[in-house]
Amino acid sequence: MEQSKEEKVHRVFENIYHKYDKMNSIISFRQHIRWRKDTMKIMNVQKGKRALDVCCGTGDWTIELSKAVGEKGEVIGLDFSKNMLKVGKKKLAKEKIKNAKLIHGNAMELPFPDNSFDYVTIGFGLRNVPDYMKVLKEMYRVVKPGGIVACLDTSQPTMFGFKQIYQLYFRYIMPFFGKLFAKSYEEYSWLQESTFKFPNAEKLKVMFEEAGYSNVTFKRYFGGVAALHIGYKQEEN
Ligand SMILES: C[S@@+](CC[C@H](N)C(=O)[O-])C[C@H]1O[C@@H](n2cnc3c(N)ncnc32)[C@H](O)[C@@H]1O
Repeated sequence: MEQSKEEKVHRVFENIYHKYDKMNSIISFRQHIRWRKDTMKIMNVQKGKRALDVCCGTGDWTIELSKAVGEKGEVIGLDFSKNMLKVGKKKLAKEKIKNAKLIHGNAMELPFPDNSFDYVTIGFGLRNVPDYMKVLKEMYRVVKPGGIVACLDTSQPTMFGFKQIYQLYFRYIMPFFGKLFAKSYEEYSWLQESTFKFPNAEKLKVMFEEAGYSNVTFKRYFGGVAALHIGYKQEEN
């Protein structure tokens, strides 16, 4: 029987958890760290606030958020891979982070009441879920009026020439990295498949608007290899 997208993604992350951080840095040439830093600057996260990091994986963005909200704030990281969470929990303990916790859950049905968080983030997670719109709506539901939702993910490069090089890199070089470093060719070919299927930055902006967000903006990184989308939930009058 054919596996669903959700089952496949779950299996991929349950298998690569121990190499994920290393592979992430190699594949993106450590650019993901710069993109997240820039995103945090744009979000201007305030002390004492509540944040949710959806598809938190091994917790890098959760940790950044926990530092930004300070000890009076609170951060929850949510992921459906127990193995990815296990790595994240070790990192939180190592950094003695007290204001964040990592929980097991599904992005498709966030286990929180409406209007619970000031900030909701999703990093390299949206392209992995079975229904992008459902998750965009779930994040919209749980963010407070006036709150911010930020999505950082791979995107479709727009620069001519660069686009072709990128496709070659993805098709031939990146899976080779996966095989070489993680012995998991199949798992890393998922990254290629999910990236090519993911909507381009303009289309994703429209999807944010259709999910209900206001003032949606996006910023491309590295010739459009990745993009940050930010949307707001309008304050009630
Ligand atoms: C590429 S990793 C990104 C992890 C982290 N946000 C980062 O930036 O490094 C994608 C994560 O999404 C999680 N994920 C995928 N689909 C999910 C779902 N439906 N619900 C919860 N987590 C999911 C995977 O388990 C994995 O940890």
